[in-house]
Amino acid sequence: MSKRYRPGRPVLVDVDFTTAPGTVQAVTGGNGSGKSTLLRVLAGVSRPSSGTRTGDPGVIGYVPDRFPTSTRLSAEAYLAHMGRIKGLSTARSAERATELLTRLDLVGGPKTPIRELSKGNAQKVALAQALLMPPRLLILDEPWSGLDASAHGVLAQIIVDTARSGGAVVFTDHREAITGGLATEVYRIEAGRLSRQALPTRVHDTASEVLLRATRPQAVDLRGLAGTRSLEATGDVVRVRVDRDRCDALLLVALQGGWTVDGVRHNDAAEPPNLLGGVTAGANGVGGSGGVRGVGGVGGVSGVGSGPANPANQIGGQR
Ligand SMILES: Nc1ncnc2c1ncn2[C@@H]1O[C@H](COP(=O)(O)OP(=O)(O)OP(=O)(O)O)[C@@H](O)[C@H]1O
Repeated sequence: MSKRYRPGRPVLVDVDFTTAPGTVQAVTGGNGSGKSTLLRVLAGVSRPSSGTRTGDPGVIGYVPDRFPTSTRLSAEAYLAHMGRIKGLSTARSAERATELLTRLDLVGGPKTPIRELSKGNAQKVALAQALLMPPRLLILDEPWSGLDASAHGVLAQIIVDTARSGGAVVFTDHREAITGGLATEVYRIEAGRLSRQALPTRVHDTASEVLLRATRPQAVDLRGLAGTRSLEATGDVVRVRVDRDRCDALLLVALQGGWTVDGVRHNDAAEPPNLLGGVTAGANGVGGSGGVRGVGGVGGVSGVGSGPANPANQIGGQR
């Protein structure tokens, strides 16, 4: 499909994109490259200028790049309204809204008009509306924008859980540690064209061991993260074995998700074991090597890389 807003060169040219159950697809590209445009077409809120959008993915949860923050409605009233549109009963909608806003830790209160909420808290309401009904296709346009570290971890968990339960997730983000840590496929838009990024060859036989200690009762569950080989809990300490090239991404998600790092050991033959004690740095303290990427993983998403047997949603066709 192609998309143009005005005469001249289209923003997207001959783009084919297929979502698939169990995958987490990241779309990257510079400012104005067309990421939001692609996501809007996928979500069905914008039509391609040529080509088609086919398939019925079921319930779509969509967090747009610009959430209507100017509304006088409170988070509670807005979510009740969105729940009704999605066919939920008033009671179920209220229950689900409370559950989600509590999980995302909305500060400011559900009764505060959305226009009085901070950017990050308004973003939490945007996420909650997308999750009122468990989505089969979750489309997230720069969803981390404005979120605090704790909500980062919750969102990472939501993405992993959605894919693990057979949903498809598509998101945009600029940070390699995030796309590499969560995405099972990475795409880039450049000059209107979409291309799938080659992932670095994985080093399958090297693993890292990470010792983590929970700092809050509902620390993020790390089992679904790609590259996690095993997870053993002893008291409040968890020992995670993770693919060496996924270690930075795991540390990033863990630190943002309510864990402190007690130690890291890389088992590379080329690199002597290195046990770091008591590392409790913030998220900025890890991810130095960046660009950690890979496909698949133990206990994580399924159906990755084999092509969609059952396309959830597909856009394509010639201009
Ligand atoms: N409704 C619209 N009408 C006209 N032009 C538009 C419209 N929406 C987007 N554009 C233009 O299309 C191009 C792609 O915009 P889009 O928002 O899809 O990019 P993006 O990659 O998401 O950018 P960013 O990273 O800055 O969010 C831009 O040049 C933008 O100005």
